[in-house]
Amino acid sequence: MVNIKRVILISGKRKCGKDYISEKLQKRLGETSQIVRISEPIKREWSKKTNVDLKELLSDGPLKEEYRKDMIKWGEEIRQMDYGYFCKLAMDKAISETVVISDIRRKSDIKYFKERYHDKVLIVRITCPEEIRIKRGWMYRHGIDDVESECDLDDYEHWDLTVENNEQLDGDEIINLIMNKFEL
Ligand SMILES: Nc1ncnc2c1ncn2[C@@H]1O[C@H](COP(=O)(O)OP(=O)(O)OP(=O)(O)O)[C@@H](O)[C@H]1O
Repeated sequence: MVNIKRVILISGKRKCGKDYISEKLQKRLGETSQIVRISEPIKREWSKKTNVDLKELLSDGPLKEEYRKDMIKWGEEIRQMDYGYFCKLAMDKAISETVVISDIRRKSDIKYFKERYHDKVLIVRITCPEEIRIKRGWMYRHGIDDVESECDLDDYEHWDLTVENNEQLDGDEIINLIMNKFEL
């Protein structure tokens, strides 16, 4: 069994750069680290249930957006029975000392990781002004941007670090901030 030493949770609004920062961070941390996505088992199980091609759901293509609403709704139903269901499934793939979770969306996700990994957990919020998110392809969508999956962490206050990904600092400088803060 792998000895997980750190679990870095990455949170932020759509198109703030969660994937971008997670991937850069993982590259900097090297081969003792990996990215885990909570959305992966959600998509995998939903694809099994609906026969929608998993590859399409995992890519950044139009189908991802088309099905997002239905998938969110279905995921909520499962989570109401077991809030850690998808976090636990996602962590089945964790085989590295440092695990970066690139898509934390709910207080219940944080609760799961804190209960399971205690002080190994570091929580990062990425912020970004709307104009820049729009430039990166974001458009407000009713049923996506105004529901729990997108808003539950808006009033969370216990971030270990908040970084602004607003084109002032480049990606590498943001990674420096994270590495320094957590002494990685
Ligand atoms: N600092 C940055 N420099 C250059 N490009 C960036 C930066 N941050 C984000 N991007 C680009 O902006 C786009 C959106 O970023 P990304 O996919 O990481 O957002 P996200 O928060 O994971 O979005 P979603 O919640 O929709 O999955 C991507 O094309 C990404 O490469």
